[in-house]
Formats: sequence, structure tokens, C-alpha cells
Amino acid sequence: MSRSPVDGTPSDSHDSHVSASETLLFGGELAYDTGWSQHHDSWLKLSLKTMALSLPRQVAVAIRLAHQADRRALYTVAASEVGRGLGQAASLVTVNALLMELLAPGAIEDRLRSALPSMVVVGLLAVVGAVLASVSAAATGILEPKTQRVATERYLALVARVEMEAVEDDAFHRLMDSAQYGADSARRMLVYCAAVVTAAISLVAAGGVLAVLHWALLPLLAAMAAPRAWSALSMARHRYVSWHRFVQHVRASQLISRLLIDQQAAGEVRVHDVGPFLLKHFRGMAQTSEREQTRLAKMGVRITLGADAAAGLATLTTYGVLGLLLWQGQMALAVAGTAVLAIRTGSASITDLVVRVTDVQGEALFVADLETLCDEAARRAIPTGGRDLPETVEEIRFEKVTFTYPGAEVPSLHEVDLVIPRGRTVALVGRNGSGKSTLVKLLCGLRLPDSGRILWGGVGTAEADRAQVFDRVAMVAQDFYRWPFTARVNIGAGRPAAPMDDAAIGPAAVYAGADEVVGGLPRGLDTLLARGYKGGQEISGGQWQKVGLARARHRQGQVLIVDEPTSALDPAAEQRVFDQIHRLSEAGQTTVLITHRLHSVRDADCIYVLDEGRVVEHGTFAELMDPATGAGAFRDAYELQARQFRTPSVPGQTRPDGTGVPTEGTAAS
Ligand SMILES: Nc1ncnc2c1ncn2[C@@H]1O[C@H](COP(=O)(O)OP(=O)(O)OP(=O)(O)O)[C@@H](O)[C@H]1O
Repeated sequence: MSRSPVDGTPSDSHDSHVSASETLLFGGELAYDTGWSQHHDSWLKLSLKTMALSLPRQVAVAIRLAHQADRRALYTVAASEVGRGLGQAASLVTVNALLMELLAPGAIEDRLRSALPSMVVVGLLAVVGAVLASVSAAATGILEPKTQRVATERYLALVARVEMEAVEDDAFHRLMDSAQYGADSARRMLVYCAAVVTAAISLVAAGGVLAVLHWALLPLLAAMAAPRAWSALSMARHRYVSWHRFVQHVRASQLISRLLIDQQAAGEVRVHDVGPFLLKHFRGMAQTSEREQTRLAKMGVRITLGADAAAGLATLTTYGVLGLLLWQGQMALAVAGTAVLAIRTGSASITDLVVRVTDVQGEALFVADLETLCDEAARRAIPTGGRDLPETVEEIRFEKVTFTYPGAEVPSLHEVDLVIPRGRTVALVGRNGSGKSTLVKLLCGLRLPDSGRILWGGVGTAEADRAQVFDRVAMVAQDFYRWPFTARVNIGAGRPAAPMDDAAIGPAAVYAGADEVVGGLPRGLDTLLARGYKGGQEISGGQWQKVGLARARHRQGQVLIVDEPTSALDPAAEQRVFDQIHRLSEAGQTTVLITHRLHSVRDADCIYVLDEGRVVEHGTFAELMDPATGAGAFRDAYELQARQFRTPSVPGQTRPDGTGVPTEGTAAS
């Protein structure tokens, strides 16, 4: 289970110091403090007793997943492992009988003759054991990947449905990091569980033989195994704690290493020479992890030495007791010889059992994380069901809506009142950070208001069936996702359940001007828009924007939300987009338009001006521009922008040959 923070491997620590790299790059220590396991996450139960008590539940989880994945393969593994265990037990008992016969007094020929049937049985059992081992290995090979897939699918399906708040929560991310190993652990746990079954049955047989030889040998056997069991479990626990403390640190280190090879960062890595800088800090982060690994290794040595000393003492006592029994005549020499062999076999199977149980326990901790993540994801999921929206939503109304992002000190929206009538275009304008994008997140149900209501035809988003709200919205967000798939999927993802054939995708592409982009691609719609993969192509920011618009168009939502749709477009393309939005509006499409290009909102039915999360004025373009009716915020911003296009203020410029260039302003004068 140990995973080093550098290569994705966990470990454990209490004395790590925050490195300069963590402070500079991430603003502070990334490893969680030692109090975290006790206070912040009561789910992380780490006493040995609790670990042991929770084990059956985690085993049951892994078995349930395996059952879901492939019932037949699971039964095959279980049956063959039980068979193997029974075979080993029978073999041990037979070997002991064989030894008793061989070591008994009498002529060697007679002893060999009487031992012959036992020899044959031992041979047959070995063959059966080998066959069962192969059957089990084959069935496990089938079962393992399927179980991992079922576990992964389960948590991914749950995580994809959580509220946005959880997506941005670092505690939830920490759980996701750990739970990823949970799916892998569930897979490995099956193999270890199978080995536990075999070792347990064989141990019962060894114990039985010893109990028959002399009752005192049984507790001594247990005493020999106990220290090793303790040391193995302790180390598993320390590694697990360490893993959790460093999980964010691991992610950050991986992020730095990924940035060094990231395609988008590649330009700056070279031109700004960021490579050596990142490498240096990668090393800085790695050194923190290495210190932690060293601490764990030293702790491992101490624990193992202590356990080995205790186990050695127990072994010495066992052989001492055996000698005492012989000396006092309570045990025959032949029986003592058999006992030595049974002790060796027994201690081998007990060690095997301990190692396997510890392996199961180590994996179980991560499976428990997977369970916690699934519970947490279900708890934080966007609720299903709720009130139905009316068939036709006549208006969307914000009533005194206030919203503060988790962890933020001031609200991003403050008592906002706003109306979006059906079939109209409403524009949202305002300075950077004034709350426009936040407003549309609340509008489409991605976030819920802290106070106030957002009513879709009279039904508040807080009580509405949010799937229905999402269903009515088509959105091109400012940071719309560039799916690393084909152009077809990038447009089709607007309505992933609908067919993605040319007839469905084509009109949306034409609408957004993305048809020209697609026409220039080597495989048209089937061109992969991701560099770094075979046949992958990169397109420009403006071309992506056209693809994003086509996606929103393809969705055919009742409300079209476009957040800065033209920021990367050339003037002709920009004009075209605004004309199209205008035409859509004339055709009855409800549109919410966010833009900084104030000239382009002239045709909007209503313009809302936001400032620091408040609506400071609203009205038509004419109303806002009219000093008699507008408050001035829009007019001032518009004038400022308009001035930039009137050119008299271009400063005097000089040609390379040193002669002056008359500015347009001076030329005109
Ligand atoms: N996920 C978030 N978590 C915390 N604060 C956020 C988050 N998103 C935005 N904010 C904050 O909320 C405020 C409003 O941001 P918003 O993105 O809505 O502004 P905007 O008007 O769309 O800005 P821009 O014109 O730059 O796109 C800002 O102060 C911003 O820092």
C-alpha cells in the first residue's frame, strides 16, 4: 500500500516542514496537519481495534463489487481457494501421519510399507492443489479488472452528479484522490482475500495437529505470530496516515511534473524559460516527500526489530517447552520430531495468514475511503426529482437574490432583482468581477441562492427538478470546455443523447460559422481536436469559440446563455454572431447575453448593468444612454469604449527612417 509522494506512493509523517516551494507555488503547506485525522475526519478511524472491526465490512464491499462484476468468476475463485485450503490441510495431516509412521519403532521396510498410502495421498493432493491454484488464478484474472471497473464506474457516476460546491471543495478532492486507489484496492483485496481463505484453512489444520500432539503448543504458536501481526498492522496504519497527510502534496507534485510536459504551457516553458524553475520546485517538493519516506523507513526498522525480537523470544520459549516435555518424559521423541515439523509448518502458515490479512487490511482502508466518497457524493448530489417546471416558462425572475461563494467574505450577488421574459434578449454588462457569470450560474441552477428566489415560471430553482432546469438551458460559458475529442463530439456534446450524424450536427455548425472551421480540417467533423494524439489537430481560440457556439445551438435549449461569445472572434465573425443572436431573438429565442462590447447590446430588449454584485441600472439601450432616464454607469462606460474608436489621440509616431508619421488626427486638422 505504500506509495511515495514523488511517484504517487503514500507514506507517513509528523515532523515535515513546509518547503519554500510549497510556500511560493501554493501559498503554504500542502501536507495536512497531524490533528486532521483526529478532528476533521471522524471517518478516519485508525485504532488497531477499529481497523480489525471494520475489516469484515470492507471485505464485504469488495465481495459485493466482485459479485456485481462477475458472479461466476467469484464463485469459481471462492470454491477453488476453499478446495486448495482443504487440500493443504489434508496434506499437512497426512504428512504428519506419514512422519509418525516413519519415525515409529520397527523395521524400516515395514514402516515404509505402512507409510506408502499416505505418500500416494500426499502426491495426489499436490496435483489437485496445483490444478485448483491454476483455476483460481484464471478466474481471478477475469474477476480483477471487472471489479475495478465496477468500483470505478460506481464512484465516477456519483461524483459526476455532485453540486458545484463539492467540486470546488478541497476536502472532497482529497477524498477523490484517495478513493481512486480504493477501486484498485478493491481489485487487489479479492486476491488477498482468496489467499487468506487458503492460509486460514491450512492454519486450522496445523493448529489441529499441534493440539493433538500437546495442548501447550497451540498458544505458543500464537505467541510466535502475534508480534509480526502487530508490526505489520502498525506499519500499514502509519503508511495510511502518511498517505492521507500527503495526498494533496502528491497531487501538487504531479501537477508540476505534468506542467513541464503540458502542451498549453509548452510555449511559456520555453520562451520564458519556466522549465528550470519548475524542475527546481519539483525537486523541492520531492525532498519533502523523501524526508517523509526516510522517516517511515526508520520507523519501519524500529517496529520490525521490536517485533522480531518478541517473535524470537516466543520461538525460544516454544522449543524450550518442547525440550522440557521431552526431558520430563511427557512426549516421545517421534512425537517431538513431528511437533517440530508441525510448528514450522504452522508458523509458516500463520505468517502467511498475517501478511495476507495485513494486505487485506491495508487495501480495506482505501476501500473504506471509496465507500466514504460514495456516501459523501450521494449526500452532496444534486437532488433528483422536485417540482416540475411549467411547459412554457413565460419569464425567469430573480427576486432579491443574494449569493456568496463558500469561503468568500463578501457576496458576489446582492439582492438582485431581474426579469428575463420569454423570447426576449436580456444583456448583462458590468465591470470584471461584477457578478455576471455568477448570475447565470444561478439562473441555470448550477448554484442555489443563499436568500431570495430564482423563479422559472413561478417555480424556484431550489425546489424545482433541476434536471428540468438544465434541460431548458443551452450555454456557452466564458470557459466552455474544449473536449479533447473529435469536432463532431465537440458540437454533439450539446445534446449527447441525440444522434451525432451530419444531419444533426451540420445546421448547428453552419449557424455558428463552425462549418468553415470544420471544412478546413483534414478529416472534417471526424478530426480529433486534441494535439498529442494520433491525427490530433489544434484550432485557434476564435475557431474554438465557433465550435462552442455551435454546441450551444445544437442543444436547442429554451434559454440560450452566451457569456462573452465573441471575445476571440475577428470583427466579421463577431458581427455575424451578434446578427445571429438578434435573428434568434426575433424568432422568439430567449437569450441572455453577457458581453463587454457595449455596442453589441443595442438590440437587447433590456440591459442590466451590474456593479459589485448589485444591479445598478437597467433599461433599453436608449433609456440607459439618455441622461434623463439613465443613471450614467452604462453611458459612461459606453462613451469610454466609443472614444477608443475615435482616433485623434494616437501619439506622434516615428518611421524607422526617422521621419515623422502624421497621425490621423493631425492629418485631419
Ligand atoms: N468559484 C468561485 N469561488 C469563489 N469566488 C468566485 C468564484 N467565481 C467567481 N468568484 C468571485 O465572484 C465575483 C463575481 O465573479 P463573476 O465571475 O461572476 O464576475 P463577472 O462579472 O462574470 O466577471 P468577468 O467580466 O471578469 O467575467 C468575483 O469577485 C469573483 O472573484
